[in-house]
Amino acid sequence: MENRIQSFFEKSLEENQIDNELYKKYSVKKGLRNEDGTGVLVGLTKISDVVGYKKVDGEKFDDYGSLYYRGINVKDIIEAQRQEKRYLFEEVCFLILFGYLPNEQEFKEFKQILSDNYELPPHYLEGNILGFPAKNLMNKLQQEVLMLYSYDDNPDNTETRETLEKGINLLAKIPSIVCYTYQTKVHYFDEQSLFIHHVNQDYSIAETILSLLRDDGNFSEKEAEILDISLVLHADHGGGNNSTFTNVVISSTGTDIYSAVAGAIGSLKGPRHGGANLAVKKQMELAINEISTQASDEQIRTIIQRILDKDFNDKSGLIYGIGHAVYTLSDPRSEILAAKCKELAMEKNRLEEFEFYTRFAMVAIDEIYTRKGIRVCTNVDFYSGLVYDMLDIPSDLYTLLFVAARTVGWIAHNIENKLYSNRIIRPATKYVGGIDEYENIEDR
Ligand SMILES: CC(=O)SCCNC(=O)CCNC(=O)[C@H](O)C(C)(C)COP(=O)(O)OP(=O)(O)OC[C@H]1O[C@@H](n2cnc3c(N)ncnc32)[C@H](O)[C@@H]1OP(=O)(O)O
Ligand SMILES: O=C([O-])CC(=O)C(=O)O
Repeated sequence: MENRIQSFFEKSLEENQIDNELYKKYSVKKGLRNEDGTGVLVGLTKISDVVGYKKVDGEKFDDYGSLYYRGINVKDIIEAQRQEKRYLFEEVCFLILFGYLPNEQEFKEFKQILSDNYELPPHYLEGNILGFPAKNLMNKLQQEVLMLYSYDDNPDNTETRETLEKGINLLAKIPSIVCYTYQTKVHYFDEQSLFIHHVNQDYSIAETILSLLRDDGNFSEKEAEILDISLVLHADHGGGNNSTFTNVVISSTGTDIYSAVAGAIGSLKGPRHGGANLAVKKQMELAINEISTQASDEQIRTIIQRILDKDFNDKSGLIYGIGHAVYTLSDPRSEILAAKCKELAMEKNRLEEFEFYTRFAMVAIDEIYTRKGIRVCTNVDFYSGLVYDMLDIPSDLYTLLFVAARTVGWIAHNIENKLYSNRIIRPATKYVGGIDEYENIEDR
């Protein structure tokens, strides 16, 4: 069968090629990008601002990046955590969902609402997770989100307040689903002991994740703080990133929120988007295996060149963790994670590895500039895996943690679009094929 499909496919390629010139001729915005690489405007948002370049008299100039949630610089939010030593992800969720910082009472109530929703429905764990182990946890998480549809008395209600409630329920449940599906996977497929801890409603989301992952349920305050920072940094990224846009595109048909979130998870899984955190881990492991962390910059350059020439790693030609659709000189999230990573690396005696990552990035950025003439930077996915590794979080979970954080952004953009845009998203494609007669089968 495979051979026949291959031959049909080859014949179809001969007959159906689309000349690249036609894209220019009809001003098609490939990847929804303008000529200068900036994104085509597809919406308005008050949720977050991703600033990666300057525009002067319509011309684009590279710049250092910044990220704002509801007008507040994310760097300032992280600084608050450092000074006040408290978990911030839940506060950021409130900010992203409702558009303002909660006062003490509102925050207390919101945290209570979240933790009241931590528990999975009765027998859910046994029936849907333990009973159906899966090797790919992103795919499994999509299934779990769709499964929650069946536990909702009114799943197709898409009113904004209902969407908010369903969204908060997902936000609260995804962390335990993520951890339980992981525990189930390693038990069934990697033959490890099975650890299923109950959720502790007094824990923050970062603490919940760590406690459910650890055999003994223990973690340090510092570990939870660093995971909390990572969740904050991944919580939202404007309406243009692929998974957020996917969720809005799906919802614009009027379908249920579970379908939209499952679709967004599928988008985030891709290695050009959130799946890059896992792809970075594989890329760096291969590179270290090949040349060791003590390799010279010249040896690193050879590896980078081989990656770009599609002769190393997955042969995609992409250096994972490098480059961004908006950021040019820097991604602020990557800078914050790099600093945290260095702190952890010093504590854990892994500085040489951290420095290998840093040198690898420097050489990659330089090589991409030499080849393509563009300035790129490390993105949020470059150091996150190394941070997680130092927190003893297994690589199976890297992209799932991204989901646990980004769900709030998806829900907020979903609601914003329902409120203010509310039109089915339906762009156009130009037909560039010919016109043909229908031939009877015996005449072909
Ligand atoms: C959470 C996140 O989603 S962050 C992004 C995570 N993704 C990755 O780390 C994967 C590696 N990076 C990439 O694939 C890209 O940089 C993306 C997908 C993030 C952005 O893509 P684009 O916006 O299309 O990048 P941009 O317009 O700057 O690309 C210009 C050129 O540089 C190339 N380029 C950009 N980044 C890289 C990279 N990391 N490795 C190799 N080539 C690259 C592009 O392929 C493109 O080449 P072309 O002109 O020959 O087609
Ligand atoms: O904005 C993007 O295209 C990708 C990204 O960094 C994110 O979604 O966090």
